[in-house]
Amino acid sequence: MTGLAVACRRVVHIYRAQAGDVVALAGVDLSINPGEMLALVGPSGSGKSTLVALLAGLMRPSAGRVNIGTYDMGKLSDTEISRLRGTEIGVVLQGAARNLLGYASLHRNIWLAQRQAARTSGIRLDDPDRILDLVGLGDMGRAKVDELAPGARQRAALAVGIAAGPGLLLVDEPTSQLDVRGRDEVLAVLETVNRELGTTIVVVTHDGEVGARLGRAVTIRDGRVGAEGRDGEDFAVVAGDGTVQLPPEVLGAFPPGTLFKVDHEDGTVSLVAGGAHRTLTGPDAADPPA
Ligand SMILES: Nc1ncnc2c1ncn2[C@@H]1O[C@H](COP(=O)(O)OP(=O)(O)OP(=O)(O)O)[C@@H](O)[C@H]1O
Repeated sequence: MTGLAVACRRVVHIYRAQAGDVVALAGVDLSINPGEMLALVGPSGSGKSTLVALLAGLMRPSAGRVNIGTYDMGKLSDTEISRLRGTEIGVVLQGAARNLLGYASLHRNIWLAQRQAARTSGIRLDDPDRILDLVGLGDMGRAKVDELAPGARQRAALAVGIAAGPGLLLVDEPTSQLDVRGRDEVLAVLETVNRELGTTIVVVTHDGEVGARLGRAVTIRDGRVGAEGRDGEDFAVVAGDGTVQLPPEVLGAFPPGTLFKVDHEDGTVSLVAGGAHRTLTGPDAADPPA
């Protein structure tokens, strides 16, 4: 399976709670190319996990559209969505243990994760030992999950996430409980999986280093896509309704209520506030290099 594209168009998600409705996503527009790696970053409560849950089909958007490959996630039945999660979409939840049977061997965990795909015609599954090789646990197939160190356990969770050969892998906070070495090993695994299998990978993270290493880091702020970093450069993003959120360091430099003059010349848009002048986008900014 090659990488799946992701397209979110004006995605809104509202939680109906007793204390009142919570607008977790307020119009997210986001496109991810097949085979791309991307980090979702942003403050606590900004909507990252909600967005990933919608991509995984664990919830449906209140409004807007979520497309994964050719699938419109809002229109699929529960059965179709659960088939997708066992085959084309891999999900690794936060906390390795939630993805694994602790008392069972790695081979058994991978077998369980492949079970649904094995029943689906047309899917050729990788050998469990090849999957374990990819996550750096090649000779550990017989080991029980409970015997593994935290870093190895997280990589085992990734092995389970890719066991069915998904085109999209969604990973929630894979490095939050690891030391620097464990984090680097997890990042190396994500890079290997992306390179060898072509899997599209979306990682929710609080760790700026993870965002920087993945090349593309999309900031979610107040339920919207805010700034985006690509290869060390910051970009502002125009949302479907025309709103633009500024990169954090620009926001920090200008207090709320600052008036910007918009200069638009030869395809270059500049925002000018007082004496400060900052060019935010250039002629090809709508599609900056991946
Ligand atoms: N089940 C729920 N019921 C009501 N409100 C919820 C529910 N889940 C999340 N929220 C609210 O939705 C908003 C977005 O939450 P979400 O968990 O998506 O953010 P997040 O960026 O992933 O945060 P964190 O980094 O802390 O996990 C928050 O205001 C949160 O309190």
